[in-house]
Amino acid sequence: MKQYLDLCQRIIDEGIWVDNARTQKKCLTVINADLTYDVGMGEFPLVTTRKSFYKSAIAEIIGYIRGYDNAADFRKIGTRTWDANANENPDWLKNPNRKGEDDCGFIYGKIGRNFPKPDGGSIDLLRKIYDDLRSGKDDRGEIYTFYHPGAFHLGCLRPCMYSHHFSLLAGTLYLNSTQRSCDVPLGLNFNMVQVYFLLAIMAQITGNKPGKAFHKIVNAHIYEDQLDLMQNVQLKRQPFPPPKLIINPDIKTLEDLETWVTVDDFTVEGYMHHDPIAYPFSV
Ligand SMILES: Nc1nc(=O)c2c([nH]1)NC[C@@H]1CN(c3ccc(C(=O)N[C@@H](CCC(=O)O)C(=O)O)cc3)CN21
Ligand SMILES: O=c1ccn([C@H]2C[C@H](O)[C@@H](COP(=O)(O)O)O2)c(=O)[nH]1
Repeated sequence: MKQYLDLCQRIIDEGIWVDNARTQKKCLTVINADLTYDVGMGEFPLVTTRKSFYKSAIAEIIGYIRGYDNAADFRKIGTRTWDANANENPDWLKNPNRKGEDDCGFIYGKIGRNFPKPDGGSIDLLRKIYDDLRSGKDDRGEIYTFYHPGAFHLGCLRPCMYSHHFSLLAGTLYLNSTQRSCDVPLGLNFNMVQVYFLLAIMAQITGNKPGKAFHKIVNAHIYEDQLDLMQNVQLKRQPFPPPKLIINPDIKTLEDLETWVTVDDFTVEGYMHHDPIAYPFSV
């Protein structure tokens, strides 16, 4: 939590205003931030200076694990985070590749689980990583990536947190996640939960101990219409002690995650938080 608040304060102290053509808003921006979560020690990075809807963040990453490409599927598992990008983004609405209401196109897990090969066919990157890690193997290329510049025109948004690189060292699993662009008040609130979650759940289903997750952010920004709430409301509050994430121990395989698991298999204990803050969302 301190790392998060320090980044918010750093953007306010050192940020530079940058015009963003896509959203037609200005963003106060810094380059490069490194956050670390000790998953083995159970340091769950949930924001306490406002109420965080962590179940929505977990639903979203379960959707990326399942390879979803439709906002209706994301809604069914408990998050509305893709509604606006699927149905209100003007460029996407006029894109001939959009297959109708709620279609997000070739995004995130849809790419990662069907990564196109230049010579035809596709690779399920997550399945390969899972099989390797389960058999104790790390080939120094255990990368779940969603980044495919040749396919950007097929989706509503380029992936923001675009790469998750797993490493296995003496039975302990590590994760390096990279994010190219970060909406710190809204997106990061979820992305921190997702990085922690991904390491914790992959360790559990591959039979390894979780170690640390390293979260690299390149462009970290606060939109102009979020700044006042961040500066004068959220940053004026004192954080509470961190809560714990409890994962249903019956989740044992990738197939479990793909089939019966719901957000209710994940509970947070001891979550003390301040009131919610409704930050504006930019499509
Ligand atoms: N501008 C922007 N920021 C983002 O963080 C973002 C995008 N676009 N587009 C793709 C996804 C969608 N994400 C989202 C979308 C909505 C919320 C949001 O509205 N969060 C609210 C309430 C969540 C709820 O009730 O479930 C929040 O207060 O955190 C968060 C992340 C993250 N990503
Ligand atoms: O997981 C996510 C997804 C998206 N974001 C934010 C970062 C930016 O504010 C927008 C995406 O806009 P681009 O113009 O494609 O950079 O969404 C996030 O923080 N986390």
